[in-house]
Amino acid sequence: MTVVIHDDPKLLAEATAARLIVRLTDAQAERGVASLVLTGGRIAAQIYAAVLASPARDAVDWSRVDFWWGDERFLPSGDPDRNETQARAALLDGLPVDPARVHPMPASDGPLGDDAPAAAASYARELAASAGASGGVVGGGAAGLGAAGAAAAAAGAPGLAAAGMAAVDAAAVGSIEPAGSAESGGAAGLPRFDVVLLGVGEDGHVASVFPGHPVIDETGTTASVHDSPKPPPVRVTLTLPAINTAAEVWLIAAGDGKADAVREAHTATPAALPAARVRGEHRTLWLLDRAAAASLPA
Ligand SMILES: O=C(O)[C@H](O)[C@@H](O)[C@H](O)[C@H](O)COP(=O)(O)O
Repeated sequence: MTVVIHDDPKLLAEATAARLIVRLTDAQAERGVASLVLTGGRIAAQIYAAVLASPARDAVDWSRVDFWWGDERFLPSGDPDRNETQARAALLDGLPVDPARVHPMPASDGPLGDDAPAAAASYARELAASAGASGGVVGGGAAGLGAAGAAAAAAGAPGLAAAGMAAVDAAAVGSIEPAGSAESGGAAGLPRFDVVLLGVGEDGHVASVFPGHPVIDETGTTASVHDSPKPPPVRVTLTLPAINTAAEVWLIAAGDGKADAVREAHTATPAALPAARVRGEHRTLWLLDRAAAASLPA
């Protein structure tokens, strides 16, 4: 794990944009294509704007980048609060992307209707289809089930395990609907992710995985969240195990409101915060401004 501290949010955004352009360029030199998981939030918007403004941006062949989302606010298509809307306006609309390689999470007014679990399951299928196409990371068996389904499998309850649902203790803090379902075959598949971008919340959440919420223990690839402490309440998210298949995970935080979460993520044992529980296969980068890093031990 590496921690990089920049003087202020502007420099953090510009340096992260430069780093991202180089990483995607390198991925394309190695494999011909690159894959990026986008995040939402304020610092993400600044990074996207900095990518667009960078003179080096055309080093990347944007038509050969797959764009995925780490989480989405489950709102109608085009809603300004959707992470997709933000990313399109700040980044994608200004780049020569291949629309077929842009994979937004479903909207609440799409063909699946206002059914967040179905949206999460649908995104899991889209990921799995891409995994098949790209020969990416493919999980199977219990790994494709919800935590409850995996536990049930271990306990010899195949019916429940096959459905990959129920039995998550929704009474704990909130509720989730794991997306591993009989319909998606219960097998998880993920494409290779070169970089997963993650904004870090004041409470230490990443994507829509919130501390103390049962979604933190979900072991499928995607899940829906129905009572998010950060508005809006209904969301779709990649799970921690899905994020942790990425080659590189970049956690990004700016401002003194993030200082406590950043400190706790680096010091608390056992690691409880979602931000403390993500790891890239090859690299985990914390990209901070001075204010967010202010409470880190020297
Ligand atoms: O949908 C969301 O709300 C985001 O994906 C969320 O995980 C965000 O990245 C963090 O909350 C940080 O957001 P800020 O940079 O705005 O603090």
